[in-house]
Amino acid sequence: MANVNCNPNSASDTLTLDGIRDSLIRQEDSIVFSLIERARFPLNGKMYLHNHASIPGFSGSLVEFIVRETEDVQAKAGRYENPEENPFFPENLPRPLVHPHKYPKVLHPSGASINMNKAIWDFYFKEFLPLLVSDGDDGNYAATAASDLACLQALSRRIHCGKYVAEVKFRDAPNEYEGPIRSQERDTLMELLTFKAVEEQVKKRVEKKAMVFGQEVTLNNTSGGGKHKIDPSLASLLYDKWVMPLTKEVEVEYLLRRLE
Ligand SMILES: O=C(O)C(=O)C[C@]1(C(=O)O)C=C[C@@H](O)C=C1
Repeated sequence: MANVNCNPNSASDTLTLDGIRDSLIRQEDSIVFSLIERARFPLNGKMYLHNHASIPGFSGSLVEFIVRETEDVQAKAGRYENPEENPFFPENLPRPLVHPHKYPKVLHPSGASINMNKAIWDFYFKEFLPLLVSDGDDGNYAATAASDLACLQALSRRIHCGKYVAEVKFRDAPNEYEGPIRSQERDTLMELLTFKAVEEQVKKRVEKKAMVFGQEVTLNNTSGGGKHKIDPSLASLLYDKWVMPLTKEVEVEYLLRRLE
């Protein structure tokens, strides 16, 4: 079974580019399924309006309230001790109340502070969500926000795996990377870590997954008439315009700090 995680499960596991790519492929399933779940609901736009919900003692949108409260409880349960997990609202999160799991340490310590979640939050709500869902309001705000958070967490996890991709690329070819890291050449690093052919495969595969996972399944031979729960081309657009560019930005940021 392909490893779902980018961080190795044990200290004796070696980090390989193929292993991390397997994890990214498995994570495509989680992302596509989370989009299908979110698309069950209409936009429910009031949830995203500042102070529309008038929650006593809280200033912000209902979705922000739900994400902050959920992250608070998940932090207490140790979610953010995992180096693959990054909170959307890292300020003032509580310490874990549970005995921490010891995750093998493979990343350079300077990479820990890289957090792209502000950019992920912005593109998801402002640009992508309106393309994914229908207009309208069915009042199911809490369930809708929970499914937004599932999408955000799946996207964030995948994009921040760029730290592992960068680490393994550096370990595989330190001589190639050291020069541009020392002279802090972003563009050269971006060129070195880009594999256009791999990106084309990723886009094709996620579109196919959205088609397969989102089809109607019936017990007789009549198919769902070619209807899909989400437009498959949106999965490819999501990866092309946001997921892969942000993953690469994480990789560049990580490499720039790799020799600190
Ligand atoms: O597989 C890699 O080498 C990656 O760096 C990951 C990834 C991606 O985001 O899927 C990003 C950059 C490459 O151009 C290809 C793919």
